[in-house]
Amino acid sequence: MQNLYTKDLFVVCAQLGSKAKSKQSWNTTVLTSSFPMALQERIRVVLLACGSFNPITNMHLRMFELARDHLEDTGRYRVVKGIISPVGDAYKKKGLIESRHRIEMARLATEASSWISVDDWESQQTEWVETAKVIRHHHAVLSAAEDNHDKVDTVKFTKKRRLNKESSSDHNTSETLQLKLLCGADVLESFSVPNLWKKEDISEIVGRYGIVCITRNGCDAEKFVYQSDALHEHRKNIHIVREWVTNEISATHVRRAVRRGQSVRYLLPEPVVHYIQDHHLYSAESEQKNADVILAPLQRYGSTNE
Ligand SMILES: Nc1ncnc2c1ncn2[C@@H]1O[C@H](COP(=O)(O)OP(=O)(O)OP(=O)(O)O)[C@@H](O)[C@H]1O
Ligand SMILES: NC(=O)c1ccc[n+]([C@@H]2O[C@H](COP(=O)(O)O)[C@@H](O)[C@H]2O)c1
Ligand SMILES: [Zn+2]
Repeated sequence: MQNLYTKDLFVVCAQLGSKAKSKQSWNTTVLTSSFPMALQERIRVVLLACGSFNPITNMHLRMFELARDHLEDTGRYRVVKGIISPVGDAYKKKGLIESRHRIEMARLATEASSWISVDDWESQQTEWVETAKVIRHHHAVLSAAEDNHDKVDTVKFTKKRRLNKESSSDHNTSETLQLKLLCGADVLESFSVPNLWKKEDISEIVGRYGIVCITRNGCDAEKFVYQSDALHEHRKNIHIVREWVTNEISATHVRRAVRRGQSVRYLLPEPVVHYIQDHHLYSAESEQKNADVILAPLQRYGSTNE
């Protein structure tokens, strides 16, 4: 309801703006003060999805499209880029095949997208990297790119950005480019698993950057946010996207079907189906990989409550 209202306001506002220009009969004070800042400049957003992508499925790609529609419907954001960051092999999840294959499949899957790409920085690290660190890395890369752009920017634009930065102390609202973590509701719910996430990492992710969470059958993301003090505090930074056309494709299901010799066509992008066949991926043997190893975050933070 609120989204529609904001969107309607946006349309009406644009119409009013053009009438005002042509007829000179509108009160410009009303036009500039009563309509959202978003009209002048929407906040640009980059979405970052971290996960195993073992293998990448159509639902992983749908997540990006759903999140972009949702954010842009608010009238406040413009989603400019999507990044897929497959986890490194040191994550030690059961059945996790080598990252070079997962990266290659993700690359094939995103070839047709004009805005989603794959980044292998995380998977190239020798140790498993906390998600907060991965976000920090991408934030630094994006900020450096923005700064370079500033140099070639017009003076007017640079000044405006500087003013924006100076006029607010809140990290998120002062930035015209934001990086947000994109995930499914199961990842959000995993925040409460003992020894899996550090409290300060969760606060940093939701407080400093923000999350876009796609609902998944069996997970009640809204209730989870309501019940967690840490998440509730930053609820404005948590965008829950309801997937009405529920789609329970999971990589686990895909791996199971492949090792049983069943078809996985139309669950994955066609080039990914061929890649799996050509490289004989996902056997009973590969599913046993890391079976007797503790997941990296549990190892790092202690496995007493496992
Ligand atoms: N069907 C889905 N609906 C919503 N989110 C999804 C769905 N499938 C995957 N995701 C999200 O995609 C991201 C990457 O997930 P991941 O690589 O674990 O895929 P998965 O299908 O859950 O795999 P697995 O079955 O191996 O756990 C996570 O944030 C996860 O929540
Ligand atoms: N403490 C942390 O930062 C933490 C803990 C567990 C999982 N994760 C990340 O969440 C993602 C989960 O992926 P899976 O759902 O495939 O296990 C991975 O990218 C993993 O690195 C991060
Ligand atoms: Zn998963």
